[in-house]
Amino acid sequence: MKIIADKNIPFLKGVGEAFGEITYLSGAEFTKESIKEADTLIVRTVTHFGEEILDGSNVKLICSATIGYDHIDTAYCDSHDITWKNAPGCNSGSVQQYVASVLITIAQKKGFSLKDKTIGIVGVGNVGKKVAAICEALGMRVLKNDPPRQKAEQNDEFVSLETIKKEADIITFHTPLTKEGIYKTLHLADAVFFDTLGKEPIIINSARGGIIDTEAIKEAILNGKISGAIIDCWEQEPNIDLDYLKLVDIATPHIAGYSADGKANATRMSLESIAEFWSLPTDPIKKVTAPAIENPVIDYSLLEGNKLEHAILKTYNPLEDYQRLLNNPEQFSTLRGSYPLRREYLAYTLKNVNDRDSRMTLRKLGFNIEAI
Ligand SMILES: NC(=O)c1ccc[n+]([C@@H]2O[C@H](COP(=O)([O-])OP(=O)(O)OC[C@H]3O[C@@H](n4cnc5c(N)ncnc54)[C@H](O)[C@@H]3O)[C@@H](O)[C@H]2O)c1
Ligand SMILES: O=C(O)[C@H](O)[C@H](O)COP(=O)(O)O
Repeated sequence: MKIIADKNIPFLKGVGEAFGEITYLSGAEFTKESIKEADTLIVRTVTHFGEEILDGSNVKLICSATIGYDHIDTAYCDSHDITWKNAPGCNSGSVQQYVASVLITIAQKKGFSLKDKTIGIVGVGNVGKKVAAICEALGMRVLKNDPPRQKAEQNDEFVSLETIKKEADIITFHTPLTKEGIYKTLHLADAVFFDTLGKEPIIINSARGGIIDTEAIKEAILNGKISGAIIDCWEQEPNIDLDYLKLVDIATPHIAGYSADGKANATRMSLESIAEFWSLPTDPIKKVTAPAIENPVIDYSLLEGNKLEHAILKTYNPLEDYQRLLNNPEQFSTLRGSYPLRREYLAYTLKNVNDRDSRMTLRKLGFNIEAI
């Protein structure tokens, strides 16, 4: 079997070869010509897969080593007998870690306590659920908005977007990017959205750039309709709007999902999809693992102030990513391609956690707790 894979998919080289003959290309090198003989593609979000590239090809299976699949023309694939797979939930823990760390950082910067704040979560799927859990652990009041789930589940877990706009001090988006239908999210946060906010919330976008209208949010920042912005996903990536970059409080190059754990999960899930589709053994997939970090033990008793917040920041400090992007905004893609090792909570062991409630909370978040 001929496989073509994006060369920036971590932990694939040396394992994927067990499933077929693999050629590695950069995102830009995926062209109609280069992929036409392939049976299977393993891809990322940086390349669009529709008629323009798939027409006349041999491709039977596309696996995206990502949660999002707005870069795949699913209607075209479905009508041309091309099976497509994403990796649902693969890096949801990574985005949870990102959102927790940016919340703690912005609270420190602006001098408020998260415990006094209400957060509105728009889109409560794999990522939104984990974000809700960590915000509750941080003591925040959490409002959830998810009209498709509300309709399907018919319970009172959810509130309207209007309620979030009225009551939330922070609004974070976790929906897919959809361009049509009643639940369309393209420019969900547009000029009208910003003009009709009840408070002056901080906005977080670690979902997809197109969910927020760039011109509208720039105007909202400049006119004080919102009191801050934390942006990981941008319209027109990698050529992001540099004026927008300068206006936001924390800016990162679409790396919320870039923990090594998330990347390993994505690679594993893509290979599982290949094994299932082509009826191949799954044994080699066990080799896909995230590397260990150098200092995985944190002494909880030595952390000062809010220990939970400090433990979270020890695993991921977003200001390093922010500084790298500020220094080199034109290197957006390179910064993503050479992302440093980041591990999620499960790679860390906390010692000297003396009270029972903290032990329970930290364990729920995934940390290992050393016995006392
Ligand atoms: N920045 C990153 O690195 C990164 C990493 C992972 C995921 N993502 C993005 O995060 C988003 C969420 O991922 P996920 O895994 O949670 O997806 P998911 O499909 O599990 O959940 C999305 C939720 O959004 C809800 N939804 C759909 N339309 C909505 C609307 N109009 N209003 C409110 N809710 C709506 C759905 O019902 C669903 O529950 C996706 O856009 C994904 O591409 C980004
Ligand atoms: O959809 C996802 O999983 C995330 O946006 C992910 O971070 C994208 O990863 P990339 O396409 O850059 O490999």
